[in-house]
Amino acid sequence: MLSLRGVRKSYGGTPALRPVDVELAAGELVVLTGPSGSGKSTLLMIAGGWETPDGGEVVPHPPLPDLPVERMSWQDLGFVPQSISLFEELTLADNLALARGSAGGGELLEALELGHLAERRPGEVSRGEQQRAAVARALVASPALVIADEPTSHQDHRRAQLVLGLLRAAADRGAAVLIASHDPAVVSRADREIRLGAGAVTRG
Ligand SMILES: Nc1ncnc2c1ncn2[C@@H]1O[C@H](COP(=O)(O)OP(=O)(O)OP(=O)(O)O)[C@@H](O)[C@H]1O
Repeated sequence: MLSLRGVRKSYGGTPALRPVDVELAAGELVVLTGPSGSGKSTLLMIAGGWETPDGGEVVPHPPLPDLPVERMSWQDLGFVPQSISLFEELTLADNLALARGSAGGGELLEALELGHLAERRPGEVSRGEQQRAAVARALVASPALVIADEPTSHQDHRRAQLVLGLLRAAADRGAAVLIASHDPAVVSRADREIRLGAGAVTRG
């Protein structure tokens, strides 16, 4: 589903991501771990096609359309950004409808204990509720590839399990799911862990 071979990235000459290989198959949930600054978010942005690596190869199967992140197709790729990034002027239900291309997704909101908040806008719900809505949006169009950046970072233990249960179920239905996380609960539900080293490269 997704192959990254030797991808690396620097910003202003400072390495953000050291060369890394990631192979992600359909039906697999893989977690990226590593210290803060080790390049997890950078790798996810490269995997989603929003950042260009300085070297290495990225092969999504099937190829992702060449669209900026704000115009991405949620049918191809479900994305939970670290910044959450729901449309502020739309209700939670309408955020899902936009991703799905039609109304629906109520059962996902219910499963994430958001059913009673469906008609509220993101600014009218908590950060954790916004994050769960972003997870629902990523899954609502049943994409073949799901990329999630710390999707449990604003959740209590019980809600983290709800989020993980849905991401695990997406993988079990055949999606390829790539998650960056520090959360041991995520690692415990993953099929594999890929650990990134420290971001800085020792020279000399
Ligand atoms: N747009 C950018 N410009 C300059 N430096 C950047 C940029 N994006 C990331 N970096 C740097 O690249 C390194 C890797 O960042 P990244 O966000 O990928 O790490 P991370 O492992 O996701 O960290 P965290 O766990 O704290 O979210 C960091 O040192 C960061 O400061």
